[in-house]
Amino acid sequence: MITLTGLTKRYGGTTAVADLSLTIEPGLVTGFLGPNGAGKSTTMRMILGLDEPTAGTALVSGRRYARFRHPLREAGALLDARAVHPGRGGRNHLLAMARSNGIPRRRVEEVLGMVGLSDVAGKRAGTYSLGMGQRLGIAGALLGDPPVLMFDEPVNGLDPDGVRWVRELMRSLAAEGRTVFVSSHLMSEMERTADRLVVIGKGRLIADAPVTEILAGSSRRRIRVRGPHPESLRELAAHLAGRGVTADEVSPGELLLSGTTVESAGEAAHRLGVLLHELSPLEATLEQAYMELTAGSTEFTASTGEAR
Ligand SMILES: Nc1ncnc2c1ncn2[C@@H]1O[C@H](COP(=O)(O)OP(=O)(O)OP(=O)(O)O)[C@@H](O)[C@H]1O
Repeated sequence: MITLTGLTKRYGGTTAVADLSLTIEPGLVTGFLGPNGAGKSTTMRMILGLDEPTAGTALVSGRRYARFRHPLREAGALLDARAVHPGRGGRNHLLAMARSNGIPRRRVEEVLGMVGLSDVAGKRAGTYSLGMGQRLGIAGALLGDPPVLMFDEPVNGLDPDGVRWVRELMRSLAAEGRTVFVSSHLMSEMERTADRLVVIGKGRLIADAPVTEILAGSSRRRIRVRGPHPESLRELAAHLAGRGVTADEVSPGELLLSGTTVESAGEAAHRLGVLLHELSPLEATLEQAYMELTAGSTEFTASTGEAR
């Protein structure tokens, strides 16, 4: 379990993390989301004792991480896959980590096998591809067989097979009862991997809830409407727009509605005598729910050149 209480970090005038209080439970994959600069990495660094909080505490299994005699056996983390000496082989890198934490040598071979690096473990880490570097970082996190695991953007640079492998690994670590805390910018991946989500923006907590609840809370549930007569569908769209519904004609004969229900759209079509071939609710995506939650919290917004 990871427990944050009033966790705050300021760098000069910048507040990177502001009064964050939450518990990350064992047995679940908890996704950690937020726009660039939201404070995710800073939070993870404070949990691992790599950054001192300005105020508040971050505890791993009830204690400060830095106080553990064998920290890798308490929590493993992939923070920056490039933080490996480029001249050192993957195996030697892990052996050095293992030695300082009283972890037996055979565990190094075990984790190399788990991440699929056994064959290249003798090669210098500087020659590894981005994906291999990520796998080595994951091996390091798993080394101490810890109850708590944190991964900062673990699928960065992985191919589709690698992405699936990471997803299955996260799921199985959680199924073993471990605490799995993982940040990512890939919403579709998070939707498939995480049970719960913690969303932050500008260092502040925006949401801490099960994925299903966050999806259900999305107001942008959309409805697809199709019919054989594009002209009459346009009449329906104009009618609905007059009632505050967003109606986009995505192609002739097909509308996407939001801000209404299938019942009221169906009744409106009936009243106007518009023939429909389809009237179906679309599943809300995490991407949409996330965009709604974080609107106004992005530190960097690209200018589109349009008047706002
Ligand atoms: N060492 C530092 N000195 C000064 N400011 C910092 C430092 N580290 C982080 N910050 C600032 O703190 C804020 C949070 O940064 P952080 O890297 O934690 O965000 P993030 O959510 O991990 O972002 P990303 O998704 O881009 O990785 C940013 O405004 C960043 O510029």
